[in-house]
Amino acid sequence: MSSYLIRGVRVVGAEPTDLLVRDGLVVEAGRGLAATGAEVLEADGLVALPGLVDLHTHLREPGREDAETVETGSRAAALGGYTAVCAMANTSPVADTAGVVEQVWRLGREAGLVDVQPIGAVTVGLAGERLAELGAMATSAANVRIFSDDGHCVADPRLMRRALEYVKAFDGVIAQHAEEPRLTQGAQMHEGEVSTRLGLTGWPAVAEEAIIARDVLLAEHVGSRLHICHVSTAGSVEVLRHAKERGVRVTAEVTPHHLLLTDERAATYDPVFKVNPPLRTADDVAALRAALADGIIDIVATDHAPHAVEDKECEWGYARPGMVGLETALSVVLDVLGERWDLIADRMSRTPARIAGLTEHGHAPAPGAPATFTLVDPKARRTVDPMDSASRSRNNPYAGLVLPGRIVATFLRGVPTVLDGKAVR
Ligand SMILES: NC(=O)N[C@@H](CC(=O)O)C(=O)O
Repeated sequence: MSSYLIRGVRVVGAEPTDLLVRDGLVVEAGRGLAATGAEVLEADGLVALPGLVDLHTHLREPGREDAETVETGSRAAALGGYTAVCAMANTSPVADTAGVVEQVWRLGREAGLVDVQPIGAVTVGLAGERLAELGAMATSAANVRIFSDDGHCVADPRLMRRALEYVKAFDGVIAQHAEEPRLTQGAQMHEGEVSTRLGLTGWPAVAEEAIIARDVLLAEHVGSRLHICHVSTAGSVEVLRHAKERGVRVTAEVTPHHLLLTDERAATYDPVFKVNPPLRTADDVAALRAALADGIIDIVATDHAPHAVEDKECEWGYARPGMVGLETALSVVLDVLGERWDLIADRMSRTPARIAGLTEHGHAPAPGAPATFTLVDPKARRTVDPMDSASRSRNNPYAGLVLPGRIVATFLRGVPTVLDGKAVR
């Protein structure tokens, strides 16, 4: 294994330093380290963050390898500064058995670009009728700790209660896609002024807020861990604030797109802006940004949702919801929060690693820590080009936008997955 000397990098909260990486670890930090036998990386002006951790990625394998594979999604993740991603269960077949989660986990290991941690389905086939084999997935080689029917809400409160009770035994988490299905039938976008103007059926904020309110009460009753996927409304933030004040064991994520884009984009009728939950209003965006900064929302998760051209480039009503996000997440967050590096490290690495139980991730590069980090050039600006991507899909809502920040290098346990802004493999 090669060793690396990274010279003059800014580690969050400290003066620029050199880092010596050997045998998978950061072995030394300080100015003027000797480079005997090590490859030298000049990192003047670069910032070192702990490798980013995505709690919500759709890798599409097995089943839709035309849209993404574990390998292509892993490469996109590494290029985005990620060292671990949690793969959502809405594949085909659904990841609702030990066999499928082990397959995804094995494919992740073979690709070797990021740690791929499979998420298991809560219910068989995501059908919301009976619990999947949660225990078998937890004790499988994939060691599943997060369960989610994402794409679908676990709408039946009795089933939700049972799931929360079941995972309590091994400190697992249920990650809920909060959408009361009876309130979103036929929905195409956020219900509000813009949907009225465009004549599209609305997805009201209350459909999300009602499920979050119900589930934080269930989690409190059971004493279990609940995670809320892609929070999108100001009202949801208020429900979460109340729950956290009561000590409920709830965590929540927000996506980069919900931090930047609003429902006004739907006026283009370009289905690249169709997503679940939908883009909301400017007031929601402001509330989400504030909640992320004050910790009511714990983390940023991408909800990277690649789709094949035929599923996206069609009439709005027929298009699948979802947008890609792994390669732009850090830039969007930098744009939204500014250079608040400690906050960014916490919301995009430390806390998601803790929620997922990924103990090797989320550590700032320091002597003795795993050499699992990413180097960012904060001064670089780039124009987003959907064609310039390692993902198999092109449904990128930021096309043409100029965003700050560029990932220069990513290291996973001492091995570079990205160097000079390019994937190593
Ligand atoms: N977030 C999305 O808009 N899409 C997700 C699933 C879903 O939540 O509908 C997908 O898997 O494509």
